[in-house]
Amino acid sequence: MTKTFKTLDDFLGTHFIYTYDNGWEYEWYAKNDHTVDYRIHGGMVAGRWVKDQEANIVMLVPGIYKVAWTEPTGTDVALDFVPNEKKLNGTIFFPRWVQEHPEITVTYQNDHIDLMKASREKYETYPKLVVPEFAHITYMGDAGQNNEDVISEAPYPELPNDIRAGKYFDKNYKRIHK
Ligand SMILES: C=Cc1ccc(O)cc1
Repeated sequence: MTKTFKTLDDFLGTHFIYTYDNGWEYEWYAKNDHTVDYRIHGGMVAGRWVKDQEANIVMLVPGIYKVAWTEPTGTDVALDFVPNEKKLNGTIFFPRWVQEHPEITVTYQNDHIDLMKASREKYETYPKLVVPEFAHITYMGDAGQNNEDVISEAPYPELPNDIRAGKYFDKNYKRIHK
């Protein structure tokens, strides 16, 4: 993708893959002006994936975007995207229980919302684990808004490479191997 990001509309519908400086690899999609989907490929909760997370998404100044949300697990996330520089800064605020039992969250969360809510009551919240990191964007795709094919299956090890190699989406940004 070669476009220059200027407006909020330039950002909405964009699909990203990026690697944090701590090595954690994430895939994230600005589905529309209040919704995000994502998949986690590397790090403490690799294997987790989520659709239709409500989020606050704003443009701070032309080409710089802030996204923030709170999850059913109690995890809070704040991301600042600077796509024209292929970078972002993210801070994840993990409740203690996610650090102690990450395996509970490593799933397709949408099918297990009740388990996330029960776990956040059952286990400890504090002290939280705060993870502030810069990330380098390794892929950007213009998926269009509300495209259900972007994040539509569990992560597998070669998935980010398949996307970067152009093997995963057709010219209409539909998944090729269904
Ligand atoms: C916990 C979710 C999450 C999603 C994307 C990201 O960059 C950081 C955290």
